[in-house]
Amino acid sequence: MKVGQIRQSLSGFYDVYADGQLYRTRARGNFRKRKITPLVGDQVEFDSTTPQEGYVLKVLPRQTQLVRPPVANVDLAIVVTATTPQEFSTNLLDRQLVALGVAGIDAVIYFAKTDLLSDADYQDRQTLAAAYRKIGYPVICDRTAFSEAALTMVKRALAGHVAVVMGQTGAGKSTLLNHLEPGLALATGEISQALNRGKHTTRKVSLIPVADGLVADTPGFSSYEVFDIAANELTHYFPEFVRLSADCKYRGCVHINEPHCAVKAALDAGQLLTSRYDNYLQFYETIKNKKVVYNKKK
Ligand SMILES: Nc1nc2c(ncn2[C@@H]2O[C@H](COP(=O)(O)OP(=O)(O)OP(=O)(O)O)[C@@H](O)[C@H]2O)c(=O)[nH]1
Ligand SMILES: [Zn+2]
Repeated sequence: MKVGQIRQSLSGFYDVYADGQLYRTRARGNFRKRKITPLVGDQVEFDSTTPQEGYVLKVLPRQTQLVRPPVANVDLAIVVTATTPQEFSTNLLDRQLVALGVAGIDAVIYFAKTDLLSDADYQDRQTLAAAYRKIGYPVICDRTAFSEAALTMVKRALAGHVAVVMGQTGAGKSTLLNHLEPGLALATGEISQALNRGKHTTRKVSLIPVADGLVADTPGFSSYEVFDIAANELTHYFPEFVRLSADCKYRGCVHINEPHCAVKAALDAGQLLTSRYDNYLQFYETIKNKKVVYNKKK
């Protein structure tokens, strides 16, 4: 019996990486009956007679589990954010950060297409980058796209992690992956196409070694997915609110209508990003409305 990690899954075959090589395996017969589906990223116990033939015997406990892409044990996401005025949206960025927080996955923000910005817009993005760093999110923002410094930062962030790349269509995900790992030669625009194709077919999913980490070759869950939390939990996923909320008068303060709210005080004093608070309010309403619709149906 060996222990390894599933690095690729394709039509019922699992390629397991152990002691420096890949072993092609299949799931043991009783997995289907027991409704166990091994996922890329899983640590597994397996048996193999040759590198071409073996069986997964047991899936070891998972740290995290994503549906899109179907990968286990992801602990980091590179949030590729296009910074051009036409594409840039703090709303989308914050939504992705909340979704990652809910999934228990750390985020690193990568500002893409900075080379296309005017000096004024670049200044603005840099100011925002500094504000997000202050909140606690690492941000990679370099005037020169794919500069060695920027790529080195991404590689450092990846070291020792299982990561997904996320971001809207055309944000620059494949382009970044290609710069990180030139051998990949992903066609630009390929990633989202693959996502659409993936809806009804079993698609190949792989973890690609990049620098000293692993990156899924399929992008992370859509940021349009609704948060699976109650509205009053949303505040937990805004780290800067969490730090302040100890000073809110009411325990369980959601920082909207409550008096003596430390978050609103900080906002009024200009200590928080207005966009973060506005996005918080919008997400809060979205979650509330979702609940209303859900209850009506019942
Ligand atoms: N100037 C500039 N162009 C970029 C940059 N990053 C990506 N692009 C271009 O933006 C377009 C979209 O990039 P992709 O890497 O395909 O974006 P993606 O996020 O993988 O897109 P989907 O696969 O559709 O989800 C391509 O034409 C890239 O060449 C950048 O940093 N600077
Ligand atoms: Zn409050």
